[in-house]
Amino acid sequence: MIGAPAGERATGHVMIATNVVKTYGAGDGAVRALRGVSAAFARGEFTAIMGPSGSGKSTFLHCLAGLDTVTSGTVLVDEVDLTTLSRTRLTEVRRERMGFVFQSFNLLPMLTAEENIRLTVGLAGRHAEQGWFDTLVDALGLRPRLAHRPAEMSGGQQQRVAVARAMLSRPEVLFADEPTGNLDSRSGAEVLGFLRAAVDDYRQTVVMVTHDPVAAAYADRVLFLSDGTIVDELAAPTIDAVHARMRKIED
Ligand SMILES: Nc1ncnc2c1ncn2[C@@H]1O[C@H](COP(=O)(O)OP(=O)(O)OP(=O)(O)O)[C@@H](O)[C@H]1O
Repeated sequence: MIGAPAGERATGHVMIATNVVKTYGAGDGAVRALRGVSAAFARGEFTAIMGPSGSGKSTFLHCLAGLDTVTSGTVLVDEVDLTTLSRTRLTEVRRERMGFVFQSFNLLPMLTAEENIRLTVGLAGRHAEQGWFDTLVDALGLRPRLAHRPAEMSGGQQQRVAVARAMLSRPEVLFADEPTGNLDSRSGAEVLGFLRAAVDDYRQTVVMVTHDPVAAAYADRVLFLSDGTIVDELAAPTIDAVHARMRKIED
C-alpha cells in the first residue's frame, strides 16, 4: 500500500508479537504468565482477547503496549521492536502510537472532560487537530459534558471521555483492558459500538481484553488464552460461539 509504514507494506500487519514470554519473579515462586505467545494484528482489525482468570490476558496486553517488559520475545509496532527501546523512547512511542482505555477510566478528577481528553496529546507537546477533536466529541456524544469534571459524569460518560482521550492522538493501536467492566450493559454497548465504528470508519486497530462474550462479539476475531498460551482463535465471533469456545477451554 502506498504511504503505509514499511512494516505494514512488508507484512500487512501493524503489530506483531513473536514468542513473547513473561515470567514474574524467579526461582520456586516464579509465575510463567506468558509461555511463548505469537500473534499478528492487521490495521483496522478489532481483536478481543479472552481466557479464564489468570490465563495471562492483561499481561499480554501490557506486553503488547509496552506497559510491561517481556522476559523474552519481540513486539514489533510498525517495525519498531518495543523490547529494545529505552524507557524514555518507549514512553514517546506509547504517546505517539498507542492509546489506552482501562476498566477504571483513569481520568484526572480535577480536570474537566475537555482537559482530560486533551491531556495525553498535550503531554506529548502537541496540539490536537480541532476538527478531529470535534469529530470524536460529537461521535461520542460528549459535547454537553465538556465542562464537567469526572465526579459530575456517569461511568459511561467517563469511559467515553477516556476513549476520546485515547483516540485524539490517532494511535496506531488502541488498547482496551476490560473497558466495559465497570459499566451497565447500555453504557457498555455505547462504548463498544463506538470502538466498532472507529474500526469500520477510521480503520482504527483495536485490541481489547474482556471477560464478556457480548463485548467480544463486537470484535473481528477473538484470541483465546489459557495458562499463558493462545489455545484457540475465532473469526467473526457471535456471542454463542464465544460462549461455546470458552466452555471448551474451561472444561
Ligand atoms: N505483577 C505480578 N507479579 C506476579 N505475578 C503476576 C503479576 N501480574 C500477574 N501475575 C500472574 O500472572 C498470571 C497472569 O495474570 P494476568 O493478570 O495477565 O491474567 P488475566 O488473564 O488478565 O486474569 P484476570 O482475568 O483475572 O484479570 C496470573 O497467575 C497472575 O497471578
